[in-house]
Amino acid sequence: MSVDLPLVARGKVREIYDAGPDRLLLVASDRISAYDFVLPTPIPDKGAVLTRLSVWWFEQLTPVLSSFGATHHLVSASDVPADVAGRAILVRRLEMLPVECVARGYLSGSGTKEYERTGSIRDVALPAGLVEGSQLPSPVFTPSTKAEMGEHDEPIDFPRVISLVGASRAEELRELTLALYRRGAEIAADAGIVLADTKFEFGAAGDSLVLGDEVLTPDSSRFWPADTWSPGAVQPSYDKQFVRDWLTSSGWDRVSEPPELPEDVVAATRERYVTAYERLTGQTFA
Ligand SMILES: N#Cc1c(N)ncnc1-c1cnn(CCN2CCOCC2)c1
Repeated sequence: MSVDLPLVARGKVREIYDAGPDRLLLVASDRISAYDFVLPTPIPDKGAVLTRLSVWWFEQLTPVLSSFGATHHLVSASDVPADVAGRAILVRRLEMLPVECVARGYLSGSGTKEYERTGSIRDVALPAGLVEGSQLPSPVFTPSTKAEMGEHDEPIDFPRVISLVGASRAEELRELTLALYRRGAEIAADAGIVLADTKFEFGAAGDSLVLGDEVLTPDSSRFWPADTWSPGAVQPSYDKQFVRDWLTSSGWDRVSEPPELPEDVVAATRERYVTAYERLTGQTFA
């Protein structure tokens, strides 16, 4: 694969290229990460499935964005280089805001640790008795700062968001993030998927917010199968559980480079991505 454009940024599973003064090309690879490692074995069609899913979500979320006077950055999913057709989108170049806008509807990961320590998540006090996987009384905005490549994002509180983007925009980011999460969770629930949490990135165009990055994919969100949701333990990941279980069973030490995945795990994982797309969108991936 070659994209004859200057590389702007390379993440674990995606690249961003310079496509002109007001355009960027976002390319999703078939790479998969687990336990903070990029695995050596690609998942065929993962990049295409997640790109098509993002494009579909941009359309589904447009009414919510419009109600806030906001838009999204997607320009085209077809006007892209042939080598990356189907797994790349042409987007508007934005002034990205330095805040990772995370919405949590369920207690998980670092959220559980914060709750166990403080009885709350950021400035939101929570009822006693919640456990890993519990649904929160209402979704919570848990922003973080964007970390350098390979580092973990740093949790920040709302006053810090205000210091970064101003009070009015901070409030707008919180309310829009929660509104987008609620709509996404509603649609996901109809597809038998729990949207436990998700991360949005926004840019600014004049006074308006613009939704950027990828949206509501299994890479930017925690997707859990609704039919096995059972608070009290770490929930199985909708898309990565086969990979996680195999890596654990393989004896990998989670420090050295991870091993290649067996074909059956690759095939089962690809199927999970395709099934998630087809259930959410009602469209066949093929
Ligand atoms: N989207 C977008 C976008 C845009 N539409 N305009 C200008 N810049 C960007 C852009 C540049 N870097 N990123 C972060 C990308 N994330 C980093 C962490 O890892 C996940 C990806 C966003």
